[in-house]
Amino acid sequence: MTTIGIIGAGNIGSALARGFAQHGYDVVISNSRGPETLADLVADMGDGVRAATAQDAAAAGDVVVVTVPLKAIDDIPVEPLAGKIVLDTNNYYWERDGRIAELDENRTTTSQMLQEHLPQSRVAKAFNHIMSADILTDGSPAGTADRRALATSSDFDDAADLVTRIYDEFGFDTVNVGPLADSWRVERDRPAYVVRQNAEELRANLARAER
Ligand SMILES: NC(=O)C1=CN([C@@H]2O[C@H](COP(=O)(O)OP(=O)(O)OC[C@H]3O[C@@H](n4cnc5c(N)ncnc54)[C@H](OP(=O)(O)O)[C@@H]3O)[C@@H](O)[C@H]2O)C=CC1
Ligand SMILES: O=C(O)[C@@H]1CCC=N1
Repeated sequence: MTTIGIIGAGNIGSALARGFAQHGYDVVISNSRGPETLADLVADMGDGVRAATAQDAAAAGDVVVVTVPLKAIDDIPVEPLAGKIVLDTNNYYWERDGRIAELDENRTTTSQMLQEHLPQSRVAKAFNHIMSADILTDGSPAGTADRRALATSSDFDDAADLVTRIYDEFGFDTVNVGPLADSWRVERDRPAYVVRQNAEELRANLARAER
């Protein structure tokens, strides 16, 4: 049984917890305020989902999702994530996160920032350009005509391959953007951001992204 650790229990973290549980994973979910504040959230998700601290979710997960506001990534525990694949849903909202010069000046990407914070982990972008409400409703079986596609990006092939398998379980095709340095193509306000697109349309939207 694979355990998914989730750091962040908001719109995305809670949708992913429910989805992973539905697909048979064990889930350990966390937030900043402590597991007691998540009792109601996990109550109807079944025995496979439990609440914990971020440190415990990081330690318990075979694979860990980081889904917090970007301004909080320096708080993500480093040591328990060493050697693990980490899925990064984060986007940069300067209105929420404050101005980050490296991003404003196109010197890095949001996922490269998380990879730098977690040098011993293998970070892959996942679920960052789909509205949380669509994650559990827009999927369809493999082979469905016009199936919705989502992008991933990683410096590690096994991490991108894992996201591809997870997307398929949630009902989405995958387009691999390539290394994290190229993941700006799927960041906020680019053509591929939070629009419904099939794999061919997603490839086209990634190709016409500019920065
Ligand atoms: N909303 C959406 O549709 C989408 C959002 N995203 C991106 O995904 C990320 C999460 O978004 P969303 O779920 O909407 O955010 P929310 O604001 O709904 O939830 C954020 C969660 O992160 C937790 N958190 C904050 N700081 C810390 C910390 N230091 N340690 C542990 N947990 C912390 C919060 O816990 P607490 O409440 O206890 O502080 C909360 O559970 C963001 O980067 C966002 O831009 C990506 C795609 C779509
Ligand atoms: O990252 C976010 O918070 C936004 C909301 C819509 C899509 N992403």
